[in-house]
Amino acid sequence: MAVPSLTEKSTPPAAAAGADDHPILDVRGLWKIFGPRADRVVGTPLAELSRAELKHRTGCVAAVRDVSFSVRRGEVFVVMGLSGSGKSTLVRCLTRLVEPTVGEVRLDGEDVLACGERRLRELRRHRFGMVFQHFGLLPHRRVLDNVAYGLEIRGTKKDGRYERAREVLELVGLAGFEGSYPDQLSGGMQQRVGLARALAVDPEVLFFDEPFSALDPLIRREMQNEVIRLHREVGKTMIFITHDLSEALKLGDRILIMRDGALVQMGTPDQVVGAPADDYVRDFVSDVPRSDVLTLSWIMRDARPGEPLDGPELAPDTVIRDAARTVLSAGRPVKVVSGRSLLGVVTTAEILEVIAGPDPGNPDGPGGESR
Ligand SMILES: Nc1ncnc2c1ncn2[C@@H]1O[C@H](COP(=O)(O)OP(=O)(O)OP(=O)(O)O)[C@@H](O)[C@H]1O
Repeated sequence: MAVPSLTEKSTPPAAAAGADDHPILDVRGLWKIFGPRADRVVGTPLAELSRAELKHRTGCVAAVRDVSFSVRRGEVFVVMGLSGSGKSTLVRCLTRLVEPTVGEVRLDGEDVLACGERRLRELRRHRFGMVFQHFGLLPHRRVLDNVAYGLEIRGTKKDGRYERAREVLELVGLAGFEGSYPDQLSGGMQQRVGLARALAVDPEVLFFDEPFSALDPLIRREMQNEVIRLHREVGKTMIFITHDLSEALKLGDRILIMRDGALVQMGTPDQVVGAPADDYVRDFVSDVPRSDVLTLSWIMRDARPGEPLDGPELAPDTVIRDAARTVLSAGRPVKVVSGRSLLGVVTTAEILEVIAGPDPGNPDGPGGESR
């Protein structure tokens, strides 16, 4: 599988360490059970049963099982898993498009599950934006009106909403198409309209539910790059559902992987690829070229006595593929430095172990499974 270079991805300052102190979204112990007497499962021994067993015994489906996580302001947070793993249900619970059975969801500290209908509507109109797979555009309205729609239901006056709609259409590369109707546009362009519509209301959190899975691969890649560019420009918090690992690795600052409703692993792309939590995740990432995702921090080692330390310097978050040329041509250890501190060194041997696989004489090396 071709995994795009991650070096082009933006890392917003807000996603830096410490931003977790005030997450924009904080989710604790979230459950969603569908079926008869769904509210009588959590807190009883039934909650310990596997999904299949619970279904067999009670007819209930545990779509989301005890999931907790925080989303940092400004980060792209990806929820990934196979079909039926609970991604959509989990994300819909955050905006209460689906009512959670048990748990806590806080937006900027506000208890979302305690909100009344009116407050909830306000949150959805002002603070959340959504982009869906099936664009959800209004067919009888022009592109401009589709984009302005969210502002219209908010009560923004015509001039104001058209001005804003033109601004975001320009941002997504659709200036000149204001007067077109959705069916006059290609799938990729329609999804750009969907993006523009979501951005028009200047939401704090943008939700994407498999937005590009109906698009053909080339257009899909173009739209992924578009999301990266928009994220760089507008810096919004984005929560992105996908079942496509390469999309998750390309877009995500962090990835939450689900299986059978439960959280299996949450981490940065290099953590997921470098240290899969179990066989399910290992299987997912088995085709990913490690050198495209792992950084020097995964393969650097301590300098040995007598090794020359006058080689080039690289940062620990340099992706191995991007570092390879420098390391292979240096002729001496490359120093991995952060500020003025020497964190370790990398030589040709470490690079080759990742690219060519572990040295049979040293299976515990950096390219080995046991890492
Ligand atoms: N309204 C519902 N009533 C009953 N079961 C449901 C309902 N919605 C979802 N489920 C079940 O909950 C589980 C999780 O579904 P969900 O759609 O969240 O998964 P997903 O990972 O988003 O899958 P996909 O990628 O196919 O959309 C599935 O077993 C699904 O059949």
